[in-house]
Amino acid sequence: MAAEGMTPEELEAALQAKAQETEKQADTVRAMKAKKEEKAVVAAAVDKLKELKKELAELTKAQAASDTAGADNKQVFRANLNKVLEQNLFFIPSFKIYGGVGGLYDYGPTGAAVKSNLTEFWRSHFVLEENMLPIECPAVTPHCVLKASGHVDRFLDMMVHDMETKAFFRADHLLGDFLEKLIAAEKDAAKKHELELVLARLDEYKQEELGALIKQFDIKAPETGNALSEPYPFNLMFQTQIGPAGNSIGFMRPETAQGIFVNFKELLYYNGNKLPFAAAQIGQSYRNEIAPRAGLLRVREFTQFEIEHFVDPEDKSHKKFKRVADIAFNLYPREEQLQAKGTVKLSLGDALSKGIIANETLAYFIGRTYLFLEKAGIDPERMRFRQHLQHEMAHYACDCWDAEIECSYGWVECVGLADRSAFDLDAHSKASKVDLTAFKKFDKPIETEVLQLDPQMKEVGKVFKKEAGLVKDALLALSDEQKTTMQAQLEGAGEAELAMESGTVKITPDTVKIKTVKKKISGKTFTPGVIEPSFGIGRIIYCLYEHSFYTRPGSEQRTVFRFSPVAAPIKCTVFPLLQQQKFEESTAQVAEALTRAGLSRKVDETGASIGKRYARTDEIGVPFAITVDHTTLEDNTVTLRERDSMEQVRIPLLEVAEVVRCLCEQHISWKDDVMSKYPRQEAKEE
Ligand SMILES: Nc1ncnc2c1ncn2[C@@H]1O[C@H](COP(=O)(O)OP(=O)(O)OP(=O)(O)O)[C@@H](O)[C@H]1O
Repeated sequence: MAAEGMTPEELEAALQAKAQETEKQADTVRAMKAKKEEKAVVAAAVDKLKELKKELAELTKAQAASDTAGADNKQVFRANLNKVLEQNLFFIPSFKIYGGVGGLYDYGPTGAAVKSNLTEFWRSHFVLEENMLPIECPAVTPHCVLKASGHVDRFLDMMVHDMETKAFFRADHLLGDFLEKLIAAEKDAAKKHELELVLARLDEYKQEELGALIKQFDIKAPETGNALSEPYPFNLMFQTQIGPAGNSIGFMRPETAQGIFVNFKELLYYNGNKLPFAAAQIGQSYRNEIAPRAGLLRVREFTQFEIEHFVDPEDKSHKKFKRVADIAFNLYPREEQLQAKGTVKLSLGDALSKGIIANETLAYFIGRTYLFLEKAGIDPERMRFRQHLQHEMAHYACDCWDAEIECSYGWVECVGLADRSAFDLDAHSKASKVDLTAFKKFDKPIETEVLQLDPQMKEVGKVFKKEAGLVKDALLALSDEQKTTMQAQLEGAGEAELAMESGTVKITPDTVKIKTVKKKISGKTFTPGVIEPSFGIGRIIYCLYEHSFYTRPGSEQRTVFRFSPVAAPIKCTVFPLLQQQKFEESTAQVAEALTRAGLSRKVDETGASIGKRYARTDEIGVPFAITVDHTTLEDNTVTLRERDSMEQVRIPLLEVAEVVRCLCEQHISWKDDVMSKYPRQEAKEE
């Protein structure tokens, strides 16, 4: 600005203009600065967002990796376990030399021993303890029995097949697997929830719904990706013919329970016509599973242990319930499942008083089942009792619970416990026309009002002529409920219908009189209700293998089964330290003493090192081992080793068998009794 020659006024005006301009520029600079700061903030936020996104991506990746690692770990664990099981003949695929048959397995010597131990334990825990009536029925069952029980019409699974290769699949399993994968991959919470709801109803879908869902999700055949057929029903029973004529259809029984129901009349009589009582059956069941998978868990022939406990439907108390009332373990009631909550630890007494379990007898058997599984060696924290949702139960059932055990395949139903009401006996009574009711005598006769029905034979004869006798029989066979209905119809409409074999006839007030009379009655006739615990021992054994299997830390990665002595295939091994004649006599003496004590034992006289021989017995879960060594020859003592702690004590040869017996029967404990009584011996060769 040139100030020379300006008047003071002009100068002031010019200065003001300049000041305004400077102020404007300052505003612009300030605005630019603010914008810059804003930009910096935005840039910082963007960076932060990027960082967060990166973190999120990493977390998602890590989550996916850990899921896969979890799945991989499970598969590695299962592969290791199966290798050890097969190598040690716990099981052998049936007909292996011919390539095997899906869903059929043999128990080898070790597996058969575990099964026989658990069978004996089950027998004493249930059959002896409850004074049950054991029975054994044929597996081949005539059509009429399984028609009456509902199996011919309703023992179905929905099947689909690959349209090209004709490979068969269970429709609900395919849909379930597909949904599980979809849910795992879905990021949108709302969509995920929607899919979870579809999955939760998997058991409910009927043929058409399954077909529609398979189409909706465009599910293809696994491996080939080919189109699938529409779902269609497949009956799981193996059909056969009884006798050479081919006109008598039979089935291999799909459960052992029906044999008990059809013998109810005889069993009740044998039991002095007294209720409650239970009958039990151990036997093979056959189900032609569509696609047996999950190894030993879903097979086509398996052993069931079934109990049918018959009760008065009006009194389902159990006199021994108090003994289990305080036991608390994982229950998964219906409410918790519906609200997607976890299991609750509740005592049976609380579960009963809160109305979660329907009655004492069912609760009693849930408690006894828990004790059985726990004593057999199932980890209580990986066991739960899940109540059936309403839609899972048959319409006649009052309450059902499954004992589920967690293993690498997820939660697996191993025992079903159901209050089946009077359905089975009613169904067989109706079909066989044999009375399958029980009579309960009251302590004192009671006076009650009953409906008395008198056919008016003069009128009946006039109206029904030749049929009169049949009409009279049909009238006299009416139940109390039917009499009440007929009385109401006669009083209301002036006539009622009577169902006869030849058709329906009309009854009028002239042909029959129905009136209420007072009567002294000494008891009541009723169809007993049934509470059924049904065990699949094969599934329990497989879960036990998983819960017992571990790798001992150390360079050699030796595997061990920590079987309880109850389940262990062999209770004790006997080793002479070296393959020398001088050890033979003492070795034989120990072996004989063990046999006399009723203990299964194995003498390992191979020349392998003692460490290798211990490893071999650990691998099949033998809980105790006795070694005969040089000191034995001097002072007649042997070493006794416990499998899991690997601790050893020195013990007189003459005492050792009795000590092992007491340990196996759990009368004494290794830590508290054996280790404190006998001198410890340092383990040298492990
Ligand atoms: N195919 C099978 N292989 C091995 N065990 C089985 C099989 N089917 C049933 N079981 C056993 O028999 C028990 C009682 O049979 P139940 O009819 O209640 O089973 P389920 O409900 O049909 O079993 P799932 O739903 O797993 O097929 C089951 O708890 C299970 O331990």
